[in-house]
This record gives sequence, C-alpha cells and structure tokens, in this order.
Amino acid sequence: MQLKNDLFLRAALGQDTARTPVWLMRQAGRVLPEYRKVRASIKDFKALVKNPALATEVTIQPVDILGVDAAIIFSDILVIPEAMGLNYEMEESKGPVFPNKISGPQDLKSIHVSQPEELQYVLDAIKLTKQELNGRVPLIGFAGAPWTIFSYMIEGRGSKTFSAAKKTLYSQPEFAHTLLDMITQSTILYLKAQVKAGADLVQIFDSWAGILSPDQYEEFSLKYISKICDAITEVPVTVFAKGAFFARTQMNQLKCNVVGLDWNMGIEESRALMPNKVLQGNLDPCALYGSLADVKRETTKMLDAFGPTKHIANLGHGLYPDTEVDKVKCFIDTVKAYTQ
Ligand SMILES: Cc1c2[nH]c(c1CCC(=O)O)Cc1[nH]c(c(CCC(=O)O)c1C)Cc1[nH]c(c(CCC(=O)O)c1C)Cc1[nH]c(c(C)c1CCC(=O)O)C2
Repeated sequence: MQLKNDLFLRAALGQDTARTPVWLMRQAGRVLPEYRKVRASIKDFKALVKNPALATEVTIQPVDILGVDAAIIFSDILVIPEAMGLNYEMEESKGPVFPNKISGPQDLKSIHVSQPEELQYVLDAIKLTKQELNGRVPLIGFAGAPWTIFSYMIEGRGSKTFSAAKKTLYSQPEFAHTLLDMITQSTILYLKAQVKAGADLVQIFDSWAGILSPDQYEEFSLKYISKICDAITEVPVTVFAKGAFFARTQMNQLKCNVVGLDWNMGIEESRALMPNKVLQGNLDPCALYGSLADVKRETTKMLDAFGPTKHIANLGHGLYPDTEVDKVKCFIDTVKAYTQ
C-alpha cells in the first residue's frame, strides 16, 4: 500500500521532507470527547483494547480530528506481562494493578515467554487499522522497554520511586536478568508480529528510564533495548527513554533510527551527543496549558531549535488527559504552518 502522507516515515529515515511531521504520544484516548464516547460504550479499558473494531476506531480518531501525520495503535504496554501470564486490571482512577506480582525466582514458573498468537487481538487491530487508514498516514506499533515492564511486574502497580524494582536489581541481579531476558524475548516476537501485521515503525517506551543510575541503566535497560533494536530490521525503530539524559551518548550507538527526547533534554546538546539519530519531541506537555498564543510561541521556539531536518515534532512525554483539544490542535497546526 502506497502511503499518501509519508512525511513521518521519510523523516524517521533521515530523508528531507517538505515540512516537519507531527504526532503526539498518547494522542489516542486521552483528550478527545469522541474517545470518551466509545470508551463509555464498553465495559472497561481492557475490553476496548481487546476489541479490534473499536481499537481501530479510536486509533484513527486523532488522524481525522487532529490531523496528525501518524497513527499509533490503541493498546497498552501492559499487554506483554498479561500475555506472559501476569494479569492486570486497569482501575478507574488508580491506573494499572496486578493482582499477583513477581518477587523472585520462585515466581518464574507462573510466567512464560509469550508468543505473538497470545496477542492476536492487537495484531487484528493493526490489520484492520491499516485497512481503514487506506494509506492516509503511517501506523506506529509499540511496546514497553523491558526495564519498564519489569518494574510493573515487580511492583504490581505504578509507583513514585519504583524502589521494589530497583531493590531487585541490587539484591537479586541474576533473577532480574532472567526476567528481563524473558520480557525481551516476548517483546521481540511481539514487535516482529506487529510489523508483519502492518506496523510501519515501532516505538519502544522506557517510561521509567530516569530512575536508574547510568551504570544500572546500561546493565539492566539499554542492553535489552539494544537486543530489540538489533532484532527489528524490517522497519525503523524509535527509542523513547524518559529521563535518560545521561545515556544519550550510548543511545547514539543503538541500531535505531529515532530517539525521543523529553523536555529536560536540551535540543542543541542532544544534537551534539546523537549526531547519528533523527530526534523526536520534545515540548513539555504542560506547555499546552498556556494560552493559544503561548502554545504557538513555545512550539515555534522548539521548531527553531531542532531545525528543518531529522526532526519529528512531538511532546516530551504523553499528552495529559485534561489538556484542551484546541491547544492540541494549535500545537499541530503550528508545526504544519511553520517555515524556517
Ligand atoms: C507507562 C505506560 C502505560 N501505558 C503506556 C505507557 C508508556 C507511555 C508513557 O510513559 O506514558 C503506553 C500507552 N498506553 C496507551 C497507549 C495508546 C496509544 C497512544 O495514544 O499513544 C500507549 C502508547 C493507552 C492507554 N493506557 C491507559 C489509558 C487510560 C485508560 C482509560 O481510558 O480508562 C489509555 C488510553 C491506562 C494506563 N496505562 C499505563 C498507565 C500508567 C495507565 C493509567 C494512567 C494513564 O492514563 O496513563 C501504563
């Protein structure tokens, strides 16, 4: 299928584009009233994720309503632990909760390296979305980085410090590596299946990168991200490691095309540290709480700093749920209207 708008893919490959492409992390399902309507029509978040027709509908909403240059498949990073045998529930105001968690080697017998068929519903949603998009924009597949998934499996829920996950790295490093390796194998199979189903690029989210020391990050996270990047040779790969400013030199060596920046990472400094990479980001999502004039000014400042090539405009982390839709549109329209 020939893409009608290939700006995002061309930019990811480092090719020149008529303008900078734009999409937003967490664009599907956070701010649109149209999403809430679909969400209210079904039992809960997981039922929506597991319903390919509805997942397709909410994946395409931001393309129709916001005019972004890429779609990201509606799912969650936590489908991997679930497929491995560790069920989660999405609690209405608390976020994800795992009724059972993993604490040590004795718990490994209750989980397994997951096979892509265990996530058939995601693959079906990707296939259907590709059909419905009909080449309008590329589709992004995704997975969590092994370290971030490990953190949820050990903690059993979100945490401010993830100290139980970090404790495991100090107290049971061998067990940590065994679990990280199982997650990595599951993730490689899963991402390869997403590509086969139609994903045009895959992004790895390391949301909890920033809580590790540089040495630990290298040993317990980057090593596994690197294995994933080496394995995915079919499509471009984006690595977004929130808070990993200290690892930018090493990230320049990964076999990925794009590195996502958060808003703490200076743009000029990141260019100098990662000359091999296309950069994605990095407006502070809170900038969208300003006035329309503020959003326009901050977005323009960001575009000036990145320059016209090797950049995919995005936020520095996911869109916050209470952001006003017209501010989101203003961000997107400012990128589209921009000329250097
Ligand atoms: C850490 C993480 C999770 N999930 C994800 C991450 C990594 C990105 C990041 O750091 O923000 C990734 C994710 N989650 C979701 C997507 C869909 C695609 C997109 O729009 O980007 C993506 C890419 C849907 C979702 N995932 C979730 C929702 C909200 C659930 C609802 O509609 O009730 C959506 C639309 C729930 C979720 N899922 C997770 C949490 C902590 C929560 C609860 C709080 C929250 O909303 O973020 C785990």
